[in-house]
Formats: sequence, C-alpha cells, structure tokens
Amino acid sequence: MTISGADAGGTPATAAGPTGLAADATDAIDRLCAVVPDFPSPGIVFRDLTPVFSDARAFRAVVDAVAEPFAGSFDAVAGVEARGFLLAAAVAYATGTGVVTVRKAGKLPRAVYSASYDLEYGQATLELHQSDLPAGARVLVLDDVLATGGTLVAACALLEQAGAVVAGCGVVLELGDLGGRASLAGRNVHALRTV
Ligand SMILES: O=P(O)(O)OC[C@H]1O[C@H](OP(=O)(O)OP(=O)(O)O)[C@H](O)[C@@H]1O
Ligand SMILES: Nc1ncnc2[nH]cnc12
Repeated sequence: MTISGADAGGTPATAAGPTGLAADATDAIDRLCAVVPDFPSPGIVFRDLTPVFSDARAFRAVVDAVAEPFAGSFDAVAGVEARGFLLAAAVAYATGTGVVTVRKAGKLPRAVYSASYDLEYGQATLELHQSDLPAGARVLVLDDVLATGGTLVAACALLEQAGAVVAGCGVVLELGDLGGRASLAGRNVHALRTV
C-alpha cells in the first residue's frame, strides 16, 4: 500500500501526549520489526527495523516518540552511523536543531576524536569531528538498537571529549538481555521498546 504524504500523518505530536506517541510507536515496532536468526553470524538474533522505517506512519510515530522524552533538553542531535542517521536527521529537522554524525573510522575529513569498542557481532571504531559542536552544546544521541551498549558508550565519550553535554540517549529497540543499559548507568537512556 502506498501512503501519500497527505495520509502519512501519524498521531500529531500536539494531539496526543507521551502515552499516545509511545503507544503508536510501540505498536508499529511490534507489528513491523523483522526478526532474523543467525544474522550476521550464527547465534545472533537480528532485529531488523527497516520495515518500521519504510512505513510512513510507523516512521513518523517512532521519530516523534524517540525525541519526546528529551523535549526541550537538547540543542543538537547526534546520529550514530549508519542506522542512527535515519532517526537523528528526522528528529533534528522536526525539532529545528542541527545534526552531527558519529561515523565509522576513516569517513570524516577533518580532525577527529576516535573510540573503539566491541559489538555483539564484532568490533568497531567511531569518530567525531573535533569542531562540529559549540562548547557545552546539549546533544541528544540517537540510534536504532541498544544491545551491549558499546556503541552508545563510545558515542557519548566522543561527544564529551568534544566538549558537549550528553542530554540523553534514545533508541528504538533495547535488547534487554545484553546488558546495554547497565553499561550506560547514570545516563538518561530511553528505549521505545525493550525485548
Ligand atoms: O549496543 P551495541 O552492542 O553497541 O550494538 C548496537 C549497534 O549495533 C548496530 O550498528 P552496527 O555497528 O551494526 O552498524 P550499522 O548501523 O551500520 O548497521 C546498531 O545500529 C547500533 O549502532
Ligand atoms: N541483535 C541485533 N539486531 C539488530 N541490531 C543489532 N546491533 C547489535 N546487535 C543487534
């Protein structure tokens, strides 16, 4: 089914409180998230949110809901490469803030801070331009999935190294049995859905 732009509206942020937004988002996640066993390697249960993002109503619900708990507390949004970019750009546009990219190694052309970490299925390095944010900028960090937490721990460390203040971390889906939230102890972490 193709949803036209005019019909793509979900629950307008002004028409429903947090419950309405969160409920719309949770429903969309439960209906549309695909679960793929043994990807990208044996034993991993991969939660694929692309069907959520490709559905106009679901995407709007998720974008509105992931930002809502942090309303008024951030001056910029940081998206973690790559899936976090989808949410961060949308939230930044919707809230009239700037968006910065926390990128995989070797992608940013100017001076960077770097942080390496372990993933559920491998290792990675993230980088942030040293001069993309004004000192003291309050930054909302967004990503699609919280698993072990290594990615968000690294992203927050880079932002603080750059002189920013992390307003919080928002994710669509938290894989509760992988301990990611514990690794972010003390931070303002909000997941739309925990499985
Ligand atoms: O909590 P963690 O154990 O760190 O895992 C969560 C991260 O894993 C995935 O990214 P991935 O590194 O697979 O890159 P991608 O977004 O480019 O697919 C996901 O988008 C999160 O960023
Ligand atoms: N199991 C998983 N599903 C989707 N994204 C992930 N990132 C890290 N672990 C993941």
